[in-house]
Amino acid sequence: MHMKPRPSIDGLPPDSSRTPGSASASGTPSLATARPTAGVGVGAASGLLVGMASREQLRDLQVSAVTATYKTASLHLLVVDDDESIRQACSEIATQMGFVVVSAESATEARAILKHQRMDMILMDLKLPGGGGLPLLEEVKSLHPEAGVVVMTAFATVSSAVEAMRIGAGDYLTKPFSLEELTTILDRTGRRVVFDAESRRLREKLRAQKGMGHLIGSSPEMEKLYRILSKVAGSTHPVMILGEAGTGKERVARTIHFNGPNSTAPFVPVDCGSLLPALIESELFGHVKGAFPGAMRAKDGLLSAPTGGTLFLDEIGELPLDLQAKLLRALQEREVRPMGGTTPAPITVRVLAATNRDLSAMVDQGRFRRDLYFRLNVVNLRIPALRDRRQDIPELAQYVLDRVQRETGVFHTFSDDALRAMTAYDWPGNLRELESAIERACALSSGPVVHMGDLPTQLQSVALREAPVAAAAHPPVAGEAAANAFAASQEGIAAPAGIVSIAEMEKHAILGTIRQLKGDKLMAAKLLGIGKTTLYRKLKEYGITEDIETGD
Ligand SMILES: Nc1ncnc2c1ncn2[C@@H]1O[C@H](COP(=O)(O)OP(=O)(O)OP(=O)(O)O)[C@@H](O)[C@H]1O
Repeated sequence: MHMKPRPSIDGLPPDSSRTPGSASASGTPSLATARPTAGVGVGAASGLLVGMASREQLRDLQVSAVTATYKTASLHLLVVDDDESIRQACSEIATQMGFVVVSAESATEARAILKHQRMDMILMDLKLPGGGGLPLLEEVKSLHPEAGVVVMTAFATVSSAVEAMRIGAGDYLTKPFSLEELTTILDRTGRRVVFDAESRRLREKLRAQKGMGHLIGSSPEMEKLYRILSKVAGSTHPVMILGEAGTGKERVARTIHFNGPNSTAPFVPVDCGSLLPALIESELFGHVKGAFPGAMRAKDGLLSAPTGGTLFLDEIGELPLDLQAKLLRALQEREVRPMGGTTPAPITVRVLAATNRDLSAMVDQGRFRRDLYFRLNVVNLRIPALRDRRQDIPELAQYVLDRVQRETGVFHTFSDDALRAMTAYDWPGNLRELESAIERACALSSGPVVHMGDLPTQLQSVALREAPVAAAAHPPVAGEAAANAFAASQEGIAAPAGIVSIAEMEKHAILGTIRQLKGDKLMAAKLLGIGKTTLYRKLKEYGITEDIETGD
């Protein structure tokens, strides 16, 4: 076993005795000056340089405040250092923080452990026997990309720390480091690992919820949305959901709700655009008995519903300015005043809002309150239009088809041309338009296969216009390709794959005959049953040159 000489981690000779509190040679804060990190309950020995603290001092540490997160999460930490004193000190401190610690004294030993045990975090020296730290780090990052890695490095080798960060280390500690630095970095890395794991879990859950009324689509645009969604779902902050009509704003709001802390409480959508202002006010804020004619009894507002949950304010841009002011006040004060009443009630729900309007333009025009805009816009999610994520269309279309089948009991499938038409179309009405086009096509189709002809006419004409794109995905045989291209140039439109125009057939007949007759056009005209002038006119029309005429 290779062992480095006894530590000089703080710049002092290996066995020099050090009293707690003395400053390190490299300027690391002394015990007297080091302050415990906020939120990290490091006790009296917080300024000790790691590797120099006695076992008793380590035992005395009160690092319990940082442990809560890890105790429940039971994060596994691998400490790799060939310097025994550092390895032991780091292991003991991390154990006190609540990590489940395993240690290794070489890269070889670390590799053997990593083969059999999953590690959430690795604290490793970069100078290691058994192949060095950087190759080990590379292996760790390719095998366990989610592991949080902190590298330890001597001051003289900071450049390798930079390289380590490039490879994927999340943080580094320059030796000598204090206890406080170690606990802070372990704490930060641990939190990050727990947060990333939770956000990964939610993302997976969102993906796995396919077909259960949740979100369909795996385009990069949707993946980006899922990443943000998984982060916002866990909190209770307001979220502003932006997107064109029919892109799925309400569905996204429901997904946030059902993956958030209030998922068992109700999700209540309110369409601010379709209710009368007085009605919205009483719905949102509630009223006392007699607040207006017909208010026979007091009613809780949705913002202060005793059940809690999520209130989804759809079309928030339509909210009248006076109600915008009232909503802002309520959100700021976290309490609402019911209509006709003076006693405030606390807000109990999470507020999500959505709009397909350009709210920031409305703010500039004075039609939406800037302060409310900022309050609701803590996080904003922009849902891409369907035309900006065309690769999701086949999956979404199939999803709708499956739903129709569940509802009607009739099996349907799409023909290739119908799928191509749907993918080529721009869908100004987004998913809602897609749903109704497919429902209609299923109703119209005469058999189990939904053809392009069953789709709304606007889709069919776009499909014809876009045929070269579609044909490229399903190329016709060589002769057809030429024929289609020719027809396109003649008519200004492209023929769909597999269809050969009459003009193209005629051109083929003329060309073939002239070639067989080695360029004898007179004979060719005779055999084709047309006059010589007609033949010349057609040759000109089709742009057939002398070369082609005798070209073989
Ligand atoms: N990612 C998705 N996966 C599957 N279905 C979806 C998805 N997004 C939306 N839908 C469906 O598309 C339709 C329109 O969605 P939704 O009502 O959420 O859109 P919206 O943006 O809120 O519309 P509007 O602006 O008109 O209020 C709904 O039937 C919804 O279930």
